[in-house]
Order: sequence, then C-alpha cells, then structure tokens
Amino acid sequence: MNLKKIDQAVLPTKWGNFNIIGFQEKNKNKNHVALVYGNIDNNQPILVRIHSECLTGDAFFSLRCDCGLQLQQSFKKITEEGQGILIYHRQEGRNIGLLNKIRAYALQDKGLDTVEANHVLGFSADERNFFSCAEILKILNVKTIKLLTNNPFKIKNLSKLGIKVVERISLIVTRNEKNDNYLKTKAMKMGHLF
Ligand SMILES: Nc1nc2c(ncn2[C@@H]2O[C@H](COP(=O)(O)OP(=O)(O)OP(=O)(O)O)[C@@H](O)[C@H]2O)c(=O)[nH]1
Repeated sequence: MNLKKIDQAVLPTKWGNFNIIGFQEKNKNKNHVALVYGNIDNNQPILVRIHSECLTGDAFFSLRCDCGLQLQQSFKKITEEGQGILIYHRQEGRNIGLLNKIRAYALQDKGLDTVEANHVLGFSADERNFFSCAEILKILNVKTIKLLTNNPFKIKNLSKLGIKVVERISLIVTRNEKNDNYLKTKAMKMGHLF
C-alpha cells in the first residue's frame, strides 16, 4: 500500500453530513481525501465520484469547464442515493498542475483547444493516473462501484486496478458560451460521452 489513512471527522455540508477521511502518500508530501456519505453497504455496488482537482472550477466558480457544477451534482446524487463516496483526486489540471493549467488557459485564449495546449506544453492530453483512487476504495473495502463520470477512460483505468465498475452514471451540466468549446473538445478528442 502506498497510501496511509491519517484521520477522519464529520464534515457537515449543505447536502448533509459526510465523513471526511484524509490519506497521505508514503514518501511523498501528497494528500488525498475521501468524503463518505451514509453507512456503506459493501454487499452492493457503491455510488462513487472521483473528482479531479480543479481549483478554478471547484472553488472560483470558473465557467471555462464543467468541474464545479459536476462536483455539486455529485454531492446531490450521492446524498439522494443514501450512501456513496466522493474521492477528491489531487491531480490538478489533469495532473499538469495549477501553474501549467494557467499556461494552458493562456494558449487556449490564443485559439488552441485544451488538448493542443497540453501538447504545446510538452504533456499528453491527460497525465492523470488513478492508483490512489483505487487504493482508497480498497482501504474502504469497496470493490464494486457505480461511477459518476462522462469519461470511459476512468472506467478502463479503474478496472485495470482491480475496481469493478458495473454502471456509469453521467454528470451532464448546462453548457455556456465559455465552456462550449472545452466540452466539444472533450467529446471529440478525449472520448467523453455527453
Ligand atoms: N490541462 C488542463 N486541465 C484542465 C483544463 N480544464 C479543466 N482541467 C482539469 O481537468 C480535470 C477534470 O477532467 P475533465 O476532463 O474535465 O473530466 P474527467 O474527470 O475526465 O471526467 P468526468 O468524470 O466526466 O468529470 C481537472 O483536474 C481540471 O483541473 C484545461 O483546459 N487544461
């Protein structure tokens, strides 16, 4: 195991009380969190959202992406389900980091799309991995899940890491003129299903 569970506490949110659990990667100063709702019954597939960090969308209400609204929808769907887990996946900007994401935004302001901008900066379109997410689920004794995502790549990756995804549940948010190109590029070049 590469992850160590640090501690947990109640986190009251506007959707209800979650249990926030902190994890630390061994040998690295990197942390992850899982928010657990309800009494997890591991005899059935658990509703899970793996939400990749997006400071601009999640905290600053950016309209450039769909991240913030997807995060809110995830809280809502998990509480409506009565149980579920939201993993906040600390790989900002599809794992190029915040400063490179700002560089990528600057290139997009000049006309490149999100994939082209990553390439110009020397990255692949998606630099993420899901090792820590699979490990968190295993630590929580969860092996079979229903995943909230539009991205089949996540399902493929989790399956390779021993997590069985029995259902994909879409997270469709309202488009606006600022995120329209981003969402079109994700559908056309990155295989997202909208
Ligand atoms: N490199 C880069 N990252 C971005 C950009 N816009 C958003 N992100 C990051 O993209 C990540 C979210 O990935 P998305 O491709 O939007 O969605 P996903 O997680 O693959 O799929 P969903 O499960 O449907 O949300 C977050 O880490 C964001 O910070 C961008 O223009 N460039």
